[in-house]
Amino acid sequence: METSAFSADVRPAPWTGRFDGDGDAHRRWWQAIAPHTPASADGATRPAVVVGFCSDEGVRRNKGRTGAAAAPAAIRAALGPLAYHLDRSVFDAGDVVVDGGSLEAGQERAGRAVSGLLDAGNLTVLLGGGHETAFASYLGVAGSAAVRGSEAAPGKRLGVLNLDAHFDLRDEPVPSSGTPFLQMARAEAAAGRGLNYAVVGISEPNNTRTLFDTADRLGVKYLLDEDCSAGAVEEFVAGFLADIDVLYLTIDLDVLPASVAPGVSAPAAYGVPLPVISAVCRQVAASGKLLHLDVAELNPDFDIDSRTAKVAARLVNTLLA
Ligand SMILES: N=CN[C@@H](CCC(=O)O)C(=O)O
Ligand SMILES: [Mn+2]
Ligand SMILES: [Mn+2]
Repeated sequence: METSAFSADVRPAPWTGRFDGDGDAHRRWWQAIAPHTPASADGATRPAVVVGFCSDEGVRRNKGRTGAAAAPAAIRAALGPLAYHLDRSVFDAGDVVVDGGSLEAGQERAGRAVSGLLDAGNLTVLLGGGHETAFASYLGVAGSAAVRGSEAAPGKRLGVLNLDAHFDLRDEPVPSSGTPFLQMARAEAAAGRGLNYAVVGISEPNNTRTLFDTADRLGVKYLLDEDCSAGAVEEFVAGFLADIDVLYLTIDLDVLPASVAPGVSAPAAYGVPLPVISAVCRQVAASGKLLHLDVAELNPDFDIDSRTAKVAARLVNTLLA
């Protein structure tokens, strides 16, 4: 197994949470999670490895409200006290830290870390960060043997499913939190492939005609927020999953109503209800196709009672169960 590509800028910090006792019956996330080492392994179920992507440079470039660089620590703090009912091991590999204008270099570092962890047989979880996190995720996924292919096996068909009020298909001179999926489409085209991209929760008034036209030109599949009944979303996701081998799931927390997820750069006036988003997570987990996931756009500066961080933690917990 290839593990040499792995690296993070900051080693994992200790996790904390309520202590009810030792042993399985009392276990919470903070007691179950261990620092990742190249030898970290699990006999049965694929282990999960958490990596933080401390970046809000993309949000700044996209004229948003900065603060998402502190989100990985906030999500870990919300995960730590949760009761641990998972059948898999989870490891923390630390953070990739973006400072100032080095967004692109940070995305490449995080991408190399994710590729190495995927090639070592892990399910990877990248905690953003603004939605520029998604391009780091893509670099990791597209660079993994599963998608790239190898002498032994052809590359698998990749699907990118985004839960988001926005397309993030902006055509800008510099990469930002508003551009990652157009960057992916261009990278896939350069590799002779098309980007298989779907979005659940698009807010019509928050995406211009240009963005809808770009989505149509690229063949993007999407559901508007007002059309996100539980049944419609389940059918949409099932159809998307049927035509792919492996899935990269990205959750932009502004897909949720502002009352549920106030701690984001661009809170949603409408939003997709949490039970519907949670059901997507269960559907994706049950599919067995989930290769990699990320959670983006949490801004702890605007959160209320850690509401948004707790929702992010709960969705990660659901996806790994
Ligand atoms: N990741 C960012 N997405 C949105 C932000 C919209 C806003 O700030 O209102 C976008 O660029 O479209
Ligand atoms: Mn968004
Ligand atoms: Mn987004």
